[in-house]
Amino acid sequence: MADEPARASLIDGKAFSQTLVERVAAAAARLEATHGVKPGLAVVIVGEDPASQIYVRNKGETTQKAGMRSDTHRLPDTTTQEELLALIAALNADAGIHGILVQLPLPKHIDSAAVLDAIDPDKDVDGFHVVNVGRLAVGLPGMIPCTPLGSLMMLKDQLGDLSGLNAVIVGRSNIVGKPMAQLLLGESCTVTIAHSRTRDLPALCRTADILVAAVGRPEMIKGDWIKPGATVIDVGINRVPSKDPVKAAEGKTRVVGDVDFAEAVEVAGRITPVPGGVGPMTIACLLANTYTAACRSVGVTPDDLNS
Ligand SMILES: Nc1nc(=O)c2c([nH]1)NC[C@@H]1CN(c3ccc(C(=O)N[C@@H](CCC(=O)O)C(=O)O)cc3)C=[N+]21
Repeated sequence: MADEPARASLIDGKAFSQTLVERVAAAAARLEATHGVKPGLAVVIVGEDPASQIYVRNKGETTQKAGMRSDTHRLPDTTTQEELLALIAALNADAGIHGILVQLPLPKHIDSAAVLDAIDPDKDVDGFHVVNVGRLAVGLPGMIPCTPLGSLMMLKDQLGDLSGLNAVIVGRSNIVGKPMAQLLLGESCTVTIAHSRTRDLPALCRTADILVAAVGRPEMIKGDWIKPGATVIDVGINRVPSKDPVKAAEGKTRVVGDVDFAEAVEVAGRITPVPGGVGPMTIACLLANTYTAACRSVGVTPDDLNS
């Protein structure tokens, strides 16, 4: 009988995230018992984008499940920049709020950079403030963006020591690609960031022991771009028409990643599914960051959430 190449094992982000949320919940309960501080997260959403509304609801529900305070501020898309900045100033000054997340993207009439800049860096649980970007770059403690942090946790859980591995990150965004590169560099990987101008992207991807796909283009990364046995982290969450033409005509959608999963699973050693991979880890890390921010606000060293 001919040897079939083994199919990749799935990295179960959903199960991992549940474990992490339980650890955050236990740690938050200890913090409240010892210091009387209940971690509080404020999520601000401007406008009515249906996908954003779903994510915001998930964040709120998970936060409350973890025994933490969750406030959601839903603002109309007519909100002015001044009004949004005034809310952020109030949240910065609110001692019961340790984490502030302003859902992106913001309506076009609002300057996102100015809004992110207004968030107290110590409450910036997204890790998007330039102060946190700088802290990550120079290796100081700060807030680490949730999606790269969750991706790194899964990689370390799967592979252990990452040092010396070739990591290729496809996508150079401020929210995923660049901070992911910093984190993997910190783990002593050899890191390459690829983007739309990269020459011979498939050949570059084939050099990767760790391939992180964060471009936002449905199923762009094909099976023959992947080194056999590589670990693939698919950050993409793309809504595409349902496979069933009748359902597609009714406007039904399905969610796919940036990786062609059906092809990749035949080549990779390990791969995150979409849904059920990076997405749930992003939310779990948001809670972890909120807990960490609450600890630091009272000068307490956060408990290790890795065990
Ligand atoms: N300031 C800011 N911070 C964010 O972290 C942020 C943001 N803005 N804007 C929108 C994106 C999107 N995002 C997701 C988080 C979790 C899932 C998630 O849990 N997804 C599930 C379900 C996917 C589905 O079925 O739709 C999964 O992948 O299994 C998805 C998307 C955070 N974002």
